[in-house]
Amino acid sequence: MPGFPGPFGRTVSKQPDRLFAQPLAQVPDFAFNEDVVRVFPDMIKRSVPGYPTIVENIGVLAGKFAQPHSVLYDLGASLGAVTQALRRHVQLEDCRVIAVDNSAAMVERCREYLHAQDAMFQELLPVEVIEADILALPLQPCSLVALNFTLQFIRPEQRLALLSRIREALLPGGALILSEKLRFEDAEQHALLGELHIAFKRANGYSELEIAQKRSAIEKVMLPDSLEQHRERLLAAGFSQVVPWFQCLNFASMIALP
Ligand SMILES: C[S@@+](CC[C@H](N)C(=O)[O-])C[C@H]1O[C@@H](n2cnc3c(N)ncnc32)[C@H](O)[C@@H]1O
Ligand SMILES: O=C(O)C(=O)C[C@]1(C(=O)O)C=C[C@@H](O)C=C1
Repeated sequence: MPGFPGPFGRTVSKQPDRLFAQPLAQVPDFAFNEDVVRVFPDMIKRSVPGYPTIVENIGVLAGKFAQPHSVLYDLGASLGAVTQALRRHVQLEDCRVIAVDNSAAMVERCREYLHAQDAMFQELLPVEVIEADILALPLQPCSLVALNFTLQFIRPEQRLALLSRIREALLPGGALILSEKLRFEDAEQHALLGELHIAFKRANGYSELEIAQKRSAIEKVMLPDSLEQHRERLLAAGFSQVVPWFQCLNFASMIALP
């Protein structure tokens, strides 16, 4: 389905997310397949509190950390929302964006959206979209890395090695921007923010059935950590400082400095 020009010149699919609206005999594990790709812009906006603010401001933050003659990575790029924000905010000599995702369906549609952005604006940073597993991809020296709601889909035992490789690839003065759904170590706080997240989904038009079926689809494939776990792991990976810059309910984003 062709897209239409969205806010900030972004081209987005208009299809509403009704993937979990009908009762399913068995709810399959969530995967970034063709069906999800078709509704993804609607799904992520209605499911992640603060998502549009986070995406746009990653572009703003990149304005501080991005350096000429370097690469900016968007790892787990999906449809390239972060890549598009980077290209709206960063104009530097000999700088380029590399967007990576291991879902063929995402990569195909991401390339279409970025071509549409190229057709609408001049002098955007060059971009390359790679279909690859970020756990296996060698990283070039880079000044900015975005992991926007991607790390939570990586198996927990593989997270430290990935962050260590990112830390090694980052140039002095660069940064990793890490956005994640959070778990809370205090049980009451965890329950409260979980309930409020459900209220957010309800307010965005999801039914109780949709909320319940989506939850059982993602519970084995998306495993959130607490802010404390993120901080400790980032320090163990060699980052010197972790600065949370955004939180809305149980979703947060941090800047990790090399
Ligand atoms: C929640 S989405 C990310 C959203 C996106 N960053 C944005 O801001 O719109 C997670 C993405 O990570 C990708 N992904 C998960 N594991 C991956 C891996 N090992 N290598 C590359 N991409 C991966 C998925 O295919 C999916 O597109
Ligand atoms: O926590 C949830 O219920 C979500 O739907 C979150 C989340 C995410 O954080 O990536 C999960 C899968 C979809 O990609 C969109 C949103």
